[in-house]
Amino acid sequence: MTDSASAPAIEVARLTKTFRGHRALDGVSFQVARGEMVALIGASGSGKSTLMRHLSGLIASDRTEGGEIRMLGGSVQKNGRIARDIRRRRARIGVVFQQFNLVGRLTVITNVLTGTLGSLPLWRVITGRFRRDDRMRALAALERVGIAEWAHRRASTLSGGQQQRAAIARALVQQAEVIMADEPIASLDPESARRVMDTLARINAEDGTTVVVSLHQVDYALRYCSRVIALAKGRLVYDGPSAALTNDMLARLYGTEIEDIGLPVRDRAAPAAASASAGQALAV
Ligand SMILES: Nc1ncnc2c1ncn2[C@@H]1O[C@H](COP(=O)(O)OP(=O)(O)OP(=O)(O)O)[C@@H](O)[C@H]1O
Repeated sequence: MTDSASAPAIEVARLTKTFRGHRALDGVSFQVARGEMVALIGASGSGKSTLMRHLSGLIASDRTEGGEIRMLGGSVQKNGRIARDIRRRRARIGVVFQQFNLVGRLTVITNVLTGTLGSLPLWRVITGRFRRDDRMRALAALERVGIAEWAHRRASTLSGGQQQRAAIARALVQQAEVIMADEPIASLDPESARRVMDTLARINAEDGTTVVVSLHQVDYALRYCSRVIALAKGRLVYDGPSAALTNDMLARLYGTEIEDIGLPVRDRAAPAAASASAGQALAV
């Protein structure tokens, strides 16, 4: 694997994870170039969240020889061991994960300012005494995601979609080079979902930030991400242009869940774009 400033944003090799005898990830390998916006899709239980948690170094894989994750040229984990300097790597990665999103009793702006944690003394964060220019940066980030007027509200008073956008603002303040969003639009109404996805897409396009987003709703994956990685039972079964995914492929991928996933309305066997080059074959 590459170890330089020009390294891919994400390199995953032969990642396997077993929970009490159950294979949640099975030999998953792929790379994401800097500046890409990639959707991770798959049926419920296919391993999307497990993969996202591995990518951010929250859990270690099985101790399989050759199993490795690198981010921005540095190791996140290798052969089942999290890298010792994982904190340094995490400082460059923004996470929009339900379980870490916001501290409800703190104001939105304080939550966003925790994005500067890596560069600020802890006492400033604990006492809430942030520098004026940090506050201005946080406000600018909130402005950018469209929720500046909520800056001084308690985070718990925000709607689900606004909370996701506040988490994205935190990643902006953090100057994250990679944003990982795990099901950021699950349980949002269509308008809020669209706003969250628009925000991620804009940051990707304007700043060149790499975005990996796991999505249950396939129509959003196809609309916002030119590349899709699909998992089925812990295996990578498709990696290629979203435009080349046919509804038949999606039906095989989702089985009986097909009614719930927001299948795009198009000819069942036809690809979304006639010119699309085929990705890796769907081996479900
Ligand atoms: N901590 C854990 N302990 C035991 N099994 C787990 C654990 N985390 C995940 N699993 C199992 O691993 C498999 C993959 O789960 P995961 O949550 O990654 O799927 P997912 O694709 O994100 O599903 P969903 O779309 O429903 O969130 C499932 O069978 C799940 O039950």
